Amino acid sequence: MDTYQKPLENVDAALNRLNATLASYKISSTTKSAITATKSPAPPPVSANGSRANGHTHSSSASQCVPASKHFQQSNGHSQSTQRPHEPTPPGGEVNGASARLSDELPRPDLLWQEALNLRFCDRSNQRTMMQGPAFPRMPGDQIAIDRQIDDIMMLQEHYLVDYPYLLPIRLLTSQKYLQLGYPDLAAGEAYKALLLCDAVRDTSDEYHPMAAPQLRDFIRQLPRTERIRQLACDPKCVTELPPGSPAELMDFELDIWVRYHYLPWAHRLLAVGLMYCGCYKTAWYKAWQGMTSIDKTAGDVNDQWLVDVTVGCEQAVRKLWGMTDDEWKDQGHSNNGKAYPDLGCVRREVYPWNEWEPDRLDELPALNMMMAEVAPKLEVRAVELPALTGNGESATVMQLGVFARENIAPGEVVLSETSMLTANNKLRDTLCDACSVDLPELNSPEAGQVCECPECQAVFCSETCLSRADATYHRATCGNDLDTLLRDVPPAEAADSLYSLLLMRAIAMADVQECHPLDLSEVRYIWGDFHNLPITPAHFTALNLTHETLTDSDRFDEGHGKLPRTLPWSFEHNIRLPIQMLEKMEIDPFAEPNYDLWVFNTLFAKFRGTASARLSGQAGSGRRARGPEVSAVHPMWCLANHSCDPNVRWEWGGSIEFTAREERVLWKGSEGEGGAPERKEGGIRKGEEVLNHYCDVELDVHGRREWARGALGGECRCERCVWEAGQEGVDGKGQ
Ligand SMILES: C[S@@+](CC[C@H](N)C(=O)[O-])C[C@H]1O[C@@H](n2cnc3c(N)ncnc32)[C@H](O)[C@@H]1O
Repeated sequence: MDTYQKPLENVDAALNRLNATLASYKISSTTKSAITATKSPAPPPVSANGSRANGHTHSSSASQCVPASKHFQQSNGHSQSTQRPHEPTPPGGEVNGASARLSDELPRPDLLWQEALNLRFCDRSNQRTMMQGPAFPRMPGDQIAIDRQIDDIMMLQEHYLVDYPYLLPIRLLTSQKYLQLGYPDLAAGEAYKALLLCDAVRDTSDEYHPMAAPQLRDFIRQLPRTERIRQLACDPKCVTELPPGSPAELMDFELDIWVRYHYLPWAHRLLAVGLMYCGCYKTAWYKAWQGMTSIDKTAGDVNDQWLVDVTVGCEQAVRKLWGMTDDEWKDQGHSNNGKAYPDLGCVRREVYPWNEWEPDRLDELPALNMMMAEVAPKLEVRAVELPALTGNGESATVMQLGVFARENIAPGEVVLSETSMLTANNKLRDTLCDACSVDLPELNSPEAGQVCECPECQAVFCSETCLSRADATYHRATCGNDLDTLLRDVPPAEAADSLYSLLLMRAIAMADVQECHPLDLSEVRYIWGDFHNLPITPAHFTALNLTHETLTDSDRFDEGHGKLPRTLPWSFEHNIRLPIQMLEKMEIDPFAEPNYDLWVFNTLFAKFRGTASARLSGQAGSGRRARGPEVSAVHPMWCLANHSCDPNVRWEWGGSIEFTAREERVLWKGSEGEGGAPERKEGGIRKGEEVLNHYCDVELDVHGRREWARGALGGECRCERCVWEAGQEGVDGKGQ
């Protein structure tokens, strides 16, 4: 008997069964209701005037169901002009063979859904599998195209990802759109979530399987029947493994094909490319390699050129970074091995066009001053013009906020005293208060009696006050959730990053317990994250083109960020993997809770990086050995004071942070000689004077100070003292 006879009979039988099954589907109405049945909760209720229950003004209303963007002009100068007043019709029903054809006549939400339906990765015609990926549309270089992409992202974020949070193709489409708009970091985040969903769809024991599989099933049912049969018929496994049984089993077999050939490879690509563009070369290299292996295993003997290109692109970038010759590179064993590659990159630091949480701080000065009055009755917040330190020229200035004296303040007077629950410490077994991070008193000291424990998880607090404040503000989200070991006792080189991530973890817990958006926490809301403030214009996007040439030329990786400035340190570990792990440990669903999207975390990190104070956990006087910056906190009023290397306050942080007016100002270097410096100023602060903090050790020389404060200032310090001292040394004092 012909050896192929039996398998062919199997295929015929299988296809007959499949046809019968497909024919039995009642397409439109049942599919719609099936999808609705798996829906997540609707977006937060929005009142007629657009304000949410928490007081935040939202520019669109759920009843209007239109992208919010057309209603507002962003503070970053990006205006969104396109109007598409269509309801996003709930997707449902087979697309009648039209999924390959996008019609501009369709309303945009439907077009978006169509785009998701059209996502294919392999060309599986002629019984052969070829990796090609969806055609990656280039951004046409006009403002309307950019606005449309932004609107699409908002539509996806506000509607589709809320209604179908576990739907793989929607995650992938979102990732693709982020990449096109120059946010490879956000693209990598969505691609990683898509990879998790690929596992969830295929693994019945996965926690998200009961949501991810039905949502994908309903989606696949909307594809044209002919297309579904073609995909099945091309699969070699169809011959041997197509289950004889029920429509449900057949459907799962079909899902597996779509995941293996289309969604999984696309997710690998988007993740690897996104990470490479961000400069996370080690993880990008590893994910590309992992992707190649996985695609080969799941989709047959195929090779993905994009992923190969990513390994080459990473290698090229790192060699350039390290300035190595071919021989040095090989000798040191870096060929085909990304283990030692750098893994910390930088991404755009901005108020995202869809971020509606950033307040107009000048408008809200009265609210800010009410908060200030509680911690510093003699101080007030005002607008102030500061030199722009980002290299835009000597005379450029920016309007920001600063803190000023409302009345005369005597030398030595404590003028601000603020406590915060937004604290972190990165030592696992250290004797610090869990809430305010103060060093706990020695066991046999008189104060030891005030120390208390959480009865559930044994977290330790310096006092009943801290315990009850913790309970009201964050502790319930972390209590007993096995978060203690995360990010603790890390090597010194990772200490700062671990502290920022621990602050993020605390902010998530605070938002969860206080039931508010993390960006609306009072500790966070008014912090300026040193965002770049440049408009997003077509000039940035003409070149993004993902080809072999661009993916392997590290000089062009900037194009992946729309050539906009990148000043926010970023890594896969701290910005994607760990935040998702934290959410899961706090029992917050990382897919279904839009408040905890990865762009929200980037925004929080931007705010923390310029404003968090750090100190040694072994403080002078505590009797403990100091070991490096192990404790960090964000004090929202304290951090509104600007920097000077001739400060008029000193600060100290124990359980609370304090500003004390200096008795004596610092002596400028060189002022003792002839042609001395302007006269040394008196201690204390006069009414109307700005409160000047210091972000670096003011005893250092001008070079040391500038080096130290650069990170917190976003450029070289150009305070009066620095300019004068640099001038004395004949160094350019403009700080550029
Ligand atoms: C901790 S915040 C200070 C408050 C800030 N001005 C605001 O509006 O929120 C630090 C940021 O203020 C700005 N800044 C503070 N001191 C400055 C100085 N001496 N010169 C220029 N910019 C300064 C920088 O943008 C820096 O990143």
